[in-house]
Amino acid sequence: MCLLLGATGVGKTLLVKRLQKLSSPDGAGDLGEPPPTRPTVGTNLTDIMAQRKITIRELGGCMGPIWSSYYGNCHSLLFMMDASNPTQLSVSCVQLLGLLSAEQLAEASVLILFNKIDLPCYMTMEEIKSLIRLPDIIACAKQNITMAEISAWKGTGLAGVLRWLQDTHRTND
Ligand SMILES: Nc1nc2c(ncn2[C@@H]2O[C@H](COP(=O)(O)OP(=O)(O)OP(=O)(O)O)[C@@H](O)[C@H]2O)c(=O)[nH]1
Ligand SMILES: [Mg+2]
Repeated sequence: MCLLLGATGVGKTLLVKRLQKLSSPDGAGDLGEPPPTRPTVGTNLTDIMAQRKITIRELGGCMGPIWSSYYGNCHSLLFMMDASNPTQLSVSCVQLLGLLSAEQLAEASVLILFNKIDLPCYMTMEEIKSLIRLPDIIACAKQNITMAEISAWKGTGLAGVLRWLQDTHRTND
């Protein structure tokens, strides 16, 4: 099981829809127009066929206070931030710190996604890293942490996310 977490509106639902399309037999070509999404109230389970079946559980940002009840059985964690939204950065940072220090997630592989890099005023990965002191956070974390800049809207970087999921779930789910 892969958990997909992040503050409300960062783009989690759009990401899973895009990954599902990308991993489908006709997904190798054009991703097409981005499908509409609504705020996720509760949780949203999606199976991705990436060599093997990988189940992604998105938890809506509004579920933040009870995210921890879903930590059991989590093999990998996608944590998403909105790189175009500086006012949400501190919330995301606090969420990330909470996740990385959770005992049940100590063994999980973590991919931090900086989404919405198609928007004109997005913060680069280097800017975000220095703003929230990410290198220090990573140095103190037990998990294996990878980072990527993506646009769920345009499809930028999504093949890399799929590859990470495949590599991470090669032996386990
Ligand atoms: N420009 C741009 N918009 C995006 C991108 N990803 C998502 N969005 C838009 O951001 C809005 C919120 O996206 P959702 O996928 O519903 O966000 P979410 O993280 O699932 O939000 P919750 O379910 O409320 O936690 C939608 O209007 C998306 O179309 C992106 O990469 N670029
Ligand atoms: Mg959602």
